[in-house]
Amino acid sequence: MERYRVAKEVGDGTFGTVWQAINKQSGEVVAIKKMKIKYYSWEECLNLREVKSLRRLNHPNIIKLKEVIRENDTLYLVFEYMECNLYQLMKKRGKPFTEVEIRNWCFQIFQALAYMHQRGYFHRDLKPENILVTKNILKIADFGLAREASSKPPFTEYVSTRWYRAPEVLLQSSVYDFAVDMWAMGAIIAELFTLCPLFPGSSEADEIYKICSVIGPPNRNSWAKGLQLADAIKFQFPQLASVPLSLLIPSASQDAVNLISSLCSWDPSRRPTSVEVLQHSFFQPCFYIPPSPRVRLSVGAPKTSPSVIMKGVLESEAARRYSLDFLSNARMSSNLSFTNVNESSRTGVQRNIKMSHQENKNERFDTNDIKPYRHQPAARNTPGYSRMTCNVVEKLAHLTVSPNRDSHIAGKAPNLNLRPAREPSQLVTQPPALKSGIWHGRTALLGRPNDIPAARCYHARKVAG
Ligand SMILES: Nc1ncnc2c1ncn2[C@@H]1O[C@H](COP(=O)(O)OP(=O)(O)OP(=O)(O)O)[C@@H](O)[C@H]1O
Repeated sequence: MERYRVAKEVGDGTFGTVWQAINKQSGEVVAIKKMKIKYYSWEECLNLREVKSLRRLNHPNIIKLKEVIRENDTLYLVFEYMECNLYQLMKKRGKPFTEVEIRNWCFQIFQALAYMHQRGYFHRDLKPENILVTKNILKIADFGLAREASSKPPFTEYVSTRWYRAPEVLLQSSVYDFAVDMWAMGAIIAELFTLCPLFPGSSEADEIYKICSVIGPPNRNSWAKGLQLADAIKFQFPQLASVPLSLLIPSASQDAVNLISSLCSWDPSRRPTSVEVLQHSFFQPCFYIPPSPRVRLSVGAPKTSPSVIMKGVLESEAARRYSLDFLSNARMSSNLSFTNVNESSRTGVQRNIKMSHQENKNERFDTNDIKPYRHQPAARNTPGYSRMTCNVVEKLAHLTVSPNRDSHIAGKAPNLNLRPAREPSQLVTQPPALKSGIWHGRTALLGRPNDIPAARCYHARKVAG
């Protein structure tokens, strides 16, 4: 760790404190996550979900893990540095984002999701705080809950931050899959438009209440399995009328509303996959250029990472075709390098660390927890903003409906009704085994220090559990 000079704290999560630091030798700016619990062996470190998954994932829109350092039983994860997270971006925003911005950002995230889902990983904790931003480049971070789809259910842990938690997880299904990430993305896209969380539940039961108040309760047709899950825990869905998403998100186009609506389908099997989403008409203006083999395999960092350009640049129908072949064909590069250093002396008593990530997310399902709405609409960026009181349903009363917008009379957009086969693909290249104290990731794929602006002040928000 003496190779780094710590500059300032940029984040404090459940599992680690994140610092901006500078590599004394190269001048490179990095983010160092100091884990809050002790690690008494390398095995424990390498078994961490965050380490295991990130060592295998190499995508321009997934945060790069550069090094793993264990010193005096403290574990440090060294990442490429990003300017801020999506929540901070929304919070400081004075006016709504444009649909073009939202489209561009979400396209990047769905590309990353398509990449990882195809490789058999799902994130399970997507939320604005876990999407990092530098300039117009977005990267998914915090793989602490990431799971390999090939790992065996039942998944008994509570996962993900409540406001973005999929109904099947809320209803304690022991089996779930990539579709939990798609639900979270529906909620995140809506929030990008309104700057307010779509389902800001104050407990798990209240979370379902909030969902019902937007999309209405499920029925035998829309999600028979959900009724069974609810029965099993003796939960009754509140019988609330749905509200057309186009009313809740008046600034969104019908394409955007349709996409959000399909992502926020009760039934996980009716949510589109990330690959299908990339082909949704909302993303029609986007053009995907797969990274060239040279960029993917070489040590040179692409100067502008996301491979998205807008339609104006390449207008032709042929050019608009998505190059998604890479999803099935790409082979991860394994240009990982390893440095032999002496492992720090083992100190302290050996103990078992359960990485169930449960500590803060172990809430009980209690219908008494349902909180009646308080009518206190507030934009995310207003002073004294509290996300608990900021809700698009509450804001409905304040909507000015434009008579010109089709979406206002369209009612609830139909679901895409896509029923994808969610076959996790084989994991590709195994990273080489760790030899000793420090693991170096793909260092050369990082941006130059000059490209990295100073971190913004971190404003934590806890809605887990
Ligand atoms: N690579 C990075 N560059 C800049 N800031 C970062 C980076 N990684 C994390 N952060 C900041 O630190 C915060 C916490 O990081 P992270 O989510 O990885 O920690 P955590 O302990 O796993 O959090 P959680 O409570 O969500 O599980 C992020 O929301 C982000 O603001």
